[in-house]
Amino acid sequence: MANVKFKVQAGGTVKGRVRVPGDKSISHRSIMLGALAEGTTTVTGFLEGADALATLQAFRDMGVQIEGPENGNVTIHGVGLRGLKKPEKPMDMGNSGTSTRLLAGILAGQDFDCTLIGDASLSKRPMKRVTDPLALMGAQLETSEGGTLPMVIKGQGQPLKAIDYTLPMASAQVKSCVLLAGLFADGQTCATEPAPTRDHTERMLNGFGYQVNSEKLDNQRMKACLQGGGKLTACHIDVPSDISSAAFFMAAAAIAKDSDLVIEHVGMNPTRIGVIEILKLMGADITLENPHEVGGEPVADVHIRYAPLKGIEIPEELVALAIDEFPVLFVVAASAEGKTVLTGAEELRVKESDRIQVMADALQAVGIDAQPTSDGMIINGGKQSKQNAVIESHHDHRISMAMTVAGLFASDEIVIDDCANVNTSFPIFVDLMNQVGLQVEVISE
Ligand SMILES: O=C(O)C1=C[C@@H](OP(=O)(O)O)[C@@H](O)[C@H](O)C1
Ligand SMILES: C=C(OP(=O)(O)O)C(=O)O
Repeated sequence: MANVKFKVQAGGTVKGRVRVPGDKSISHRSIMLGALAEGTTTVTGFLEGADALATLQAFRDMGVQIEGPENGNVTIHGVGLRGLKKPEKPMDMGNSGTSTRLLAGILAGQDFDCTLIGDASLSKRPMKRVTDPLALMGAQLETSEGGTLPMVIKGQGQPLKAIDYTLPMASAQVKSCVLLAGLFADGQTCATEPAPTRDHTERMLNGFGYQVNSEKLDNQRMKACLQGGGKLTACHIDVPSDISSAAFFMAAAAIAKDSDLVIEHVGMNPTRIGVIEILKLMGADITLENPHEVGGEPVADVHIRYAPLKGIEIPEELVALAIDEFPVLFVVAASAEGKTVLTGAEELRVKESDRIQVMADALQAVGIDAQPTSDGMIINGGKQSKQNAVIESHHDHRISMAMTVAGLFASDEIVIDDCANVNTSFPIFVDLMNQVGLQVEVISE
């Protein structure tokens, strides 16, 4: 496969209106829940990126008839909780942690054997976090030594055991895995998380007529419970634009002088808006316009104008609410005046890359004082002082996109190697960035 590089010219101003593609987390779940529902589910605004397409293909492999995607429209002919068929070959999850971990929960409750595989990056990511609770539920799973893919999931002749599980880390993927397995369990399954994480699974199950009860316990902890053996009823899902994709544009307008940008129809789920809170704490000028609701999720247009930014200590309670936005938030911190400190974010080390180490290396390569710590980073904002920087993305779409934004305050052009991965979450990223004022050239070698 060709190596795709991005060559980003230094400087620029960001202006105009954009609409970024559909939310990745909601797109994955629309296919999963639509397939398990009774009746025909229609989806608009579906993200046609490789990760969500891996989920779609997996359900096709299990006999679900799915039309599309075409211009973001997908129609899923649900087969009900008991209607999935044994796939003929291992199912390839590509680069997608969400596909793998959520599907593991669904597959644990089936009566057939199957295998999940993935690309080089996914094959290094920890799966014990899902195989542990699934084993407690009586599922039979095997991973390779070290708890990584491939994962073999054995068929069950009986329902899973319901559990009351306390997650060791704040992870929406683990919570969702447990709740989805709970659909196939004999009683009430609960997942308690140490801090609130994205709640799309809970909201969407409720939207499919499947009751999930969520309550806030003491401190930060959230508990979500459902009863096994019910049924999902098909519905329509209108996927809002992905705030994680919008974040690259928010960051770009926040750091480039004279910028003035509107990002339309962005999902504003309270468990996803940490990036807006953090940018505002740094001094960003952000207003939310035209707030309304689509399909049970709040959305708004995000209007962002350049304002001088300062370094901050990022409140730990915002970490899980902005977990995918840290690569680009590190770039914002690098352009801000003063010191930014992130702590409590060790989860960043087990994403598509080790996002603490890889971003520290990338920022140092352009001359920024960025010091990785075990659970975060310390960045002293300043001028990018190194020329001819060549950045490695380490198979991670968010590194490719974050370092593209870094071009706005670079002293010289930046070349980013290995950028085909942007297709996993944001296939039209370069087109939209060029449309609002960046100068990014795609080189295919
Ligand atoms: O549930 C989801 O859709 C996701 C949860 C998060 O992962 P973790 O649960 O591993 O934090 C996030 O990083 C990922 O991009 C999407
Ligand atoms: C972490 C991410 O995704 P996943 O875990 O689904 O690979 C991401 O998109 O930043």
